Amino acid sequence: MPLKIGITGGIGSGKTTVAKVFELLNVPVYYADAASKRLYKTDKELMQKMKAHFGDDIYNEDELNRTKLASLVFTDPQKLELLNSLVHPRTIKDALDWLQAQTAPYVIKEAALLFESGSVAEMDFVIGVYAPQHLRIKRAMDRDKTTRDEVINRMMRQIDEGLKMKLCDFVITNNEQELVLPQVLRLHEKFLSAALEPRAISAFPTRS
Ligand SMILES: CC(C)(COP(=O)(O)OP(=O)(O)OC[C@H]1O[C@@H](n2cnc3c(N)ncnc32)[C@H](O)[C@@H]1O)[C@@H](O)C(=O)NCCC(=O)NCCS
Ligand SMILES: Nc1ncnc2c1ncn2[C@@H]1O[C@H](COP(=O)(O)OP(=O)(O)OP(=O)(O)O)[C@@H](O)[C@H]1O
Repeated sequence: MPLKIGITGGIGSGKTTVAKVFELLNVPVYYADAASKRLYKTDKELMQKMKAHFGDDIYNEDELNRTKLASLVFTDPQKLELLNSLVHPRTIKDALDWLQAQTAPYVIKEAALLFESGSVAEMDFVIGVYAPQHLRIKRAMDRDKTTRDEVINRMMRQIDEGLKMKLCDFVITNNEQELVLPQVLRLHEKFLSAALEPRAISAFPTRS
């Protein structure tokens, strides 16, 4: 089994951007967001549970109405908890199936809610991607063509960023001042040597 590395960070921190740099180095990456999007369409049991809890019209044909679901769950913590309880176990299992099939020295799982969903338990090490809040809000607003309030609303459903970074073994700063590539390359070397020579792990920081 390869070494399993999680990448996490709050909305707009740049997790996907950083994970894509690792992919350029031939590291296989599992994207939890993309997986959940696929599973909503392909997992009949999940689809049926979604319709049972959120109404048949949460789908148009086999297409999930994401805007409608977002407006339901991000205004009602109980509905969000329900959605998470339906989707997260499914993506965690899907990620484990994917992991079993990997043969690279180390692999990455990128997920916004790695800690919140409990999926951190499957990881050997976790990288946090850090960006200051004003940048995260701006990036998410630009990318999703959404409002500041909507971004902040999602932010409030995630673990506080400072705490999240403290829980991580490594932090990549993506603040548009420090270069990301050298930070990724340093970690890539570390993970490769740890995967090939497990004793190298003793030089890693311990998670707080
Ligand atoms: C509610 C949904 C359909 C809204 O879709 P939408 O296209 O608007 O957003 P998208 O999925 O691209 O998410 C954008 C960002 O919102 C944040 N976010 C998404 N889901 C959640 C959640 N359950 N709790 C907190 N933040 C979330 C993340 O930072 C994420 O990267 C979708 O977010 C969803 O299915 N969420 C539940 C699955 C999940 O937890 N995904 C995120 C990590 S795996
Ligand atoms: N260093 C950077 N400089 C400029 N733009 C950036 C940088 N990092 C990320 N972005 C942009 O910010 C937006 C958010 O980045 P990305 O999608 O990687 O974040 P994320 O952490 O995966 O977010 P989410 O949790 O919302 O899915 C994207 O449009 C991305 O292109």
